[in-house]
Amino acid sequence: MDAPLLKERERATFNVTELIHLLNGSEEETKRRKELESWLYNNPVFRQDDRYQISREEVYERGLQKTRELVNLCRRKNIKFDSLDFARLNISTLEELPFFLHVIMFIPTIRGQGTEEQKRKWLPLAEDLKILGTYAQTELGHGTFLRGLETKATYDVSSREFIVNSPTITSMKWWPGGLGKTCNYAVIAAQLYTKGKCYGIHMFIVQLRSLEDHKPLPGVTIGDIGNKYGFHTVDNGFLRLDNVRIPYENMLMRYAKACDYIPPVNPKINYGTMTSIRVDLVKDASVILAAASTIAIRYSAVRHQTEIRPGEEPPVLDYITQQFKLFPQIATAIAFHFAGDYMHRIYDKVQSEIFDGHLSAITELHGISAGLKAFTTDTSIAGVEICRRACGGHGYSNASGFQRFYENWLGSATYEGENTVMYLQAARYLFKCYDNPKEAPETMSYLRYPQNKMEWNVKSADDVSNYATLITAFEQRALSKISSTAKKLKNLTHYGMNRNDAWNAASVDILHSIKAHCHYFIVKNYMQSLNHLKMSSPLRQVMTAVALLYANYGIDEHAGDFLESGFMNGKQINLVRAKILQLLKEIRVNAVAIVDSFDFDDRFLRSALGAYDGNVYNRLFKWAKLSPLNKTEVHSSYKYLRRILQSKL
Ligand SMILES: CCCCCCCCC/C=C/C(=O)SCCNC(=O)CCNC(=O)[C@H](O)C(C)(C)COP(=O)(O)OP(=O)(O)OC[C@H]1O[C@@H](n2cnc3c(N)ncnc32)[C@H](O)[C@@H]1OP(=O)(O)O
Ligand SMILES: Cc1cc2nc3c(=O)[nH]c(=O)nc-3n(C[C@H](O)[C@H](O)[C@H](O)COP(=O)(O)OP(=O)(O)OC[C@H]3O[C@@H](n4cnc5c(N)ncnc54)[C@H](O)[C@@H]3O)c2cc1C
Repeated sequence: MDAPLLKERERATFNVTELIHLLNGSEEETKRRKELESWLYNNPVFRQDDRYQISREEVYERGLQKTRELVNLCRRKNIKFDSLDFARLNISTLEELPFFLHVIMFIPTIRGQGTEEQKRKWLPLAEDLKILGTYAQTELGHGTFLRGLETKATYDVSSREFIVNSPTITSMKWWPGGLGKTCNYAVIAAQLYTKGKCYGIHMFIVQLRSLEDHKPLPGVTIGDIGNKYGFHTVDNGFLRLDNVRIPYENMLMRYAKACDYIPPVNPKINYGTMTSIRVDLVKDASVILAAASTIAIRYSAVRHQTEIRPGEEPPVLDYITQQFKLFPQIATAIAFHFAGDYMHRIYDKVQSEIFDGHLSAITELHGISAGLKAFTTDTSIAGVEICRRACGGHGYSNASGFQRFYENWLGSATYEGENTVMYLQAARYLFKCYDNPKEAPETMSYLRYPQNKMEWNVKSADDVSNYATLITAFEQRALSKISSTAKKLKNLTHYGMNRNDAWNAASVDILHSIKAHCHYFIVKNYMQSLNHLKMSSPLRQVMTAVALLYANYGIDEHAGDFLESGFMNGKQINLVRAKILQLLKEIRVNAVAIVDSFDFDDRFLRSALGAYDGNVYNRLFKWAKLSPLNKTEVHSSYKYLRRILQSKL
C-alpha cells in the first residue's frame, strides 16, 4: 500500500469499522452487503476495465450478459426483486441494466395500481421474467406535462377492448428504459376515452413483442433512440402504436374502473411509481457523491504537487483550497445519507396507509419527495464535478472512474421529474402549508410560527458550533424567503393578476424559497439524526465536525440570503468563515478514514485514482496500455501520417 495512505490511516482518531456499521445501519447489514457484493465482483462478467474501449452495441450486449448473471444469482440465492438485497445488488453494479425499468417501475406499477386479480395474473409472469416490461409514459412531445400526453386508449364497448393509438408523431413514446430492444411488454400511460369522453391518464399493459421470436407485434413500431450522455447499457427507446387492441382487463383498475367510468379517489395515485423512484434517488445521491469523494480524497492524499514551504512537495490534500473543495462533499454525502433514510421511512409509512385505502398523505409525500429529489440530485451532480476537477488531469481520464458516475448521474436532474418542475411542485405544497399553517406537517411546522425578526445570538466562532443556532439560522433564512415571496404573490393577485400568472411571475422567488426550505430540512434532519444515534465519543467528535462543516459551509455559500433575512450580520458571516477553516483543519487528519468508512469495494469504484491501496501511477499506466491504439507500436493509420510528414506545404 502506498505509504501516504498508510500514514493517513494510522493518524485517524476514530474507529473506521464503527462508522461503516453506523452508515450501514448495523454490523449485520455491513456483512450482508459485503457478501452480496462478493457474489457480483467475483464474477468476471461484471468486469469494467475495458468499458471505454468497446462499442455501444457491445456495451448493451454486456448489459444483457450482466442481467443474465444477476438474474441467475437472484434465483440461486432466492433474492426477490423488491427486496433490500436486490436493491443493494443493483447499486453495487452501478450500471443501469437493460431490464432495470422492469424491476423498478414495471413491476411496482402493477403491484401498486393493479387489482388483486390483475396482480395474480401479471406479477408471477413479471417476477419470473416470463415477460419483461418498461414504464412508457414520456412522449416525444411531452415528458413533464402528463395531462398533455397524447397517446389514446379508447374503450370499445362492443368488443370489451381498448384501442391504444399514437395519433401524432409527438405522441410517440420516447425515452423509456429497455423499450428499444429489450422489453416485450410495457405499462403505457394513455388518455382514457370511453363513450366519447376523456378521463385523463391511466395505465395500460400492452404487449409489444412476440414471446416466441421477440419480433414487434402488428401495429407496433419500436426501436432505440440512439446514443446519449450516459445510460449506454440501457436501450432507451421509441414506440409508436397504430390502433393496437388490448383486452379490457389490461387497464390497471385498482383505483378506477373504465366501463361506466369510476374515477380514482385521488387521480394522482396514478403517479405513485414516479414518487417511489424519487424517494430512492435521495439515497442514491448520497452514494454517488460518497463514491466521488472517496476517489478525490484518496487521490489527493497520494498526489504530491508544488510546494507550501520551499523544498517540501506536500500531498495536495494539505492545501486549504483542496480541503475547502472536498470536505464539504463528504459532509453533503453524509447529510444526504440521513435524508435518504428519512425519505424511505416516510414513504413506507404512506405506502401502508395507501394499501389501507387512505390516500390523504400522498400530497405531502409528493411535496417532500419532489423537493428533496431535486435538491439532492442537483447538489450531488455539482459535487461529483467538484471532485473530478480537484483531481487535475487524471480526473479527466476515464481511468479516474468519475465518468461512469457522472454520465449516468447527470440524467437524475431530468428523469423522474425535471428538477425545476419538481422544485415548483414541492413549492406548491410549501405555499399551501404557509397559507394554512395549522395543516402544515411536521417537516413544515416552522411555518406555524410567524417569522419574528430575531437576531442571531452569535458572538464567537464557538457559537457556530451549536446545532440549535445553526438550525435556527437555516429556518429563518427559509422563512424570510417564503414570507417575502408570499407577499409578492399576494400583491400580484391584489393588483389583478390571476393566481397562475402570479405564480409564474414569482416563480424565480418561489424556486429560491423551496431550495431554502429543502436546505433547512436537510440540515435539521442531519443534526437530529446524529443526536439520536449511539456512537463512541471519538466518532461523535468526527461526525459533529463534519455536520458543523455542512451547515457553516451552507451559510457561507448562501451568505447573501442570511444577510438579507436580517437574521445575521457581516461580522457573524466572518465568524462562520473562521469556523469553516477551523473545521477543515480538524477534519484533515480523518479525511481518508472517513471515506474509507463509505466502504466502497475497488471493483465498485473502478478507479486508478481512488483504489484502496493508493497505488495510482502503476494503475494509470496499466490502464493506458489497454488503449486500443496501443495494440501496435505503429498504428495502422500511419499511412496518413506518413503522407502528412512527406507532403510539401
Ligand atoms: C443509481 C442511479 C439510479 C437511477 C434510477 C434511474 C431511473 C431512470 C428511469 C426514469 C424514468 C422516468 O423518467 S419515468 C417518467 C418521469 N416523469 C415525470 O416525473 C413527469 C413529471 N411530471 C409530473 O409528475 C406531473 O406532470 C406534474 C408536474 C406533477 C403535474 O401533474 P398534473 O398537471 O397532473 O398536476 P397539477 O395540475 O400540477 O396539480 C398538482 C397536484 O397534483 C398533486 N400531485 C402531483 N404529482 C403527484 C404525485 N406524484 N403524487 C401525489 N400527488 C401529486 C400535487 O400535490 C398537486 O396537488 P394539489 O396542490 O392538492 O392540487
Ligand atoms: C436517462 C433518462 C431515462 C429516462 N427514462 C424514462 C423512462 O423509463 N420512462 C419514461 O416515461 N420517461 C423516461 N425519461 C424521460 C423523463 O422522464 C423526461 O425527460 C422528464 O420527465 C422531463 O420531461 P421533458 O423531457 O419533457 O422535459 P421538459 O419538461 O420539456 O423540460 C424542458 C425545460 O422546460 C422546463 N419546464 C417544463 N415545464 C415547466 C413548468 N411547468 N414550469 C417551469 N419550467 C418548466 C423544464 O424546467 C426544462 O428546463 C427518461 C429520461 C432520461 C434523461
